[in-house]
Amino acid sequence: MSTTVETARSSVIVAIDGPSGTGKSSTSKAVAAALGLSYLDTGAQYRAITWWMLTNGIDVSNPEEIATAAAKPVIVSGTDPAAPTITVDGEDASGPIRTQEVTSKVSAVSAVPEVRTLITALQRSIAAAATGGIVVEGRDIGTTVLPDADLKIFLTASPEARAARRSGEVKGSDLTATREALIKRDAADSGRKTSPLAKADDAVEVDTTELTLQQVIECVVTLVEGKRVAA
Ligand SMILES: Nc1ncnc2c1ncn2[C@@H]1O[C@H](COP(=O)(O)OP(=O)(O)OP(=O)(O)O)[C@@H](O)[C@H]1O
Ligand SMILES: Nc1ccn([C@H]2C[C@H](O)[C@@H](COP(=O)(O)O)O2)c(=O)n1
Repeated sequence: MSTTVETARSSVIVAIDGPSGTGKSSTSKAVAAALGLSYLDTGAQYRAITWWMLTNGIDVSNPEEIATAAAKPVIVSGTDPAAPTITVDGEDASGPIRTQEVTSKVSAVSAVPEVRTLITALQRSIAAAATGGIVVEGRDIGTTVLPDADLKIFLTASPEARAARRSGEVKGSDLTATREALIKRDAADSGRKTSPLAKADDAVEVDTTELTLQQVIECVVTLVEGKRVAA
């Protein structure tokens, strides 16, 4: 096999960040599947620790209580993009972490520095173990978790487009309330002191407002392939 082909297939680390509803999960899974890479949903990990706190009687309005309990749950992420998994203490958490209660509390739990230190270490260990390459999506991947990623993407979209996408997932949902809830969560995630939601200086920004999901996937696949060949 020629050197060119070997480098074209070399391992690659891709960081995809952005606000809620910009298409990070859908895009990251599809790109990873198309390119034979692993996939890590870091939001699911913050949701998992939040769910554990809620089901174990931790007062999630008390950062000290959260910090003290943070190391107790064992969170395991499966990184197959065709069937990503998340367990807490061996229990499948993929359903419970998507409830409205978890969504409304996850920003408070994920703002606690002790939580971020533990989850960031877990994310780095998963990325290091993914020897064939990985797409990692979240809020602080390009800035904090994997600052040396080969490619950093920052997805954006108007609040109206994001609310319409989210409302489309739940029959009968209120568009205005959905828009307000995601703006509130973005403000909390952007405004926290420790590794806030932010675009890395060297990230490629992709505004997905007017793009179909397929167009976004093709755009990111092209960017990853470009990096692989250039490596
Ligand atoms: N470009 C797009 N056009 C239309 N719909 C899209 C587009 N990208 C994603 N979607 C849809 O929007 C919804 C939200 O997408 P997704 O869950 O991937 O966003 P996200 O950025 O990961 O959100 P969150 O951070 O809240 O988990 C999904 O229903 C998805 O199918
Ligand atoms: N790298 C990350 C990923 C997620 N979070 C927090 C902030 C989000 O509101 C929440 C849920 O993420 P989602 O499932 O909506 O992608 O988790 C974070 O702080 N850092």
